[in-house]
Amino acid sequence: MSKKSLKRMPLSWPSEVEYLIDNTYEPSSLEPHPYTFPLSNDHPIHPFTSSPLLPVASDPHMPSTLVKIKSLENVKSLNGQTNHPAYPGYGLFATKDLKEQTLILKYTGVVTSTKNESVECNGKGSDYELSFNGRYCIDGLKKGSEARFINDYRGVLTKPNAIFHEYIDLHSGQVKMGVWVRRGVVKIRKGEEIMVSYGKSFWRERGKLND
Ligand SMILES: C[S@@+](CC[C@H](N)C(=O)[O-])C[C@H]1O[C@@H](n2cnc3c(N)ncnc32)[C@H](O)[C@@H]1O
Repeated sequence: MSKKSLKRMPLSWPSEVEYLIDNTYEPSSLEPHPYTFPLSNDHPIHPFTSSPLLPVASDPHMPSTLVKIKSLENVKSLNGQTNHPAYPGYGLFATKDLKEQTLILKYTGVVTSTKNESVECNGKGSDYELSFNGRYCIDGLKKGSEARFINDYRGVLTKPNAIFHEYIDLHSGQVKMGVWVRRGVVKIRKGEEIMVSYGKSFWRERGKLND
């Protein structure tokens, strides 16, 4: 058996998508130099400060034991009367209680340059793409992690319970995209869906928001 086929993957991982523990840069020359340690003492340890500096954190273990990918069949919308708005499809659910400000997992994917800094990634590429570290897009369509299954909170919760935010990995010095429990959310309970806000522009560009 090849080394590749021995790679550990999360349960319910789709066979057509490559599981990525770390980002791949295309072209590889795009990969920025890592931060070198020690960093200045100002770098915070979570993203919920007014500091413009990226927080520093240890890479979460992957595949993650904190989450599971689950079909949305039998999962209800906010009003409890209709199907989940992303049905048929999948979502990401907590397997344990997750406390406020926890770094849950990494969003990985193929990182490309935006070429034009005024261009936003959302809406220009796939439904699995977001902007990353100022001048990149990170796309989890064909390669990615469990985080690619995170749905938008609209129609399911009154507010998102998680956010995407970059951090500096304490070991490699590389900038990564993290999924964090949102500030003000005391905990995401075991069994709850992990949900972010994709932002209004994501829905507007797909003709699903009119304001
Ligand atoms: C990054 S994917 C999320 C994972 C996706 N549900 C799956 O099974 O692969 C983004 C896509 O999920 C769907 N989606 C996510 N949140 C949604 C919501 N609140 N309402 C409707 N569709 C949603 C939309 O089709 C969106 O383009």
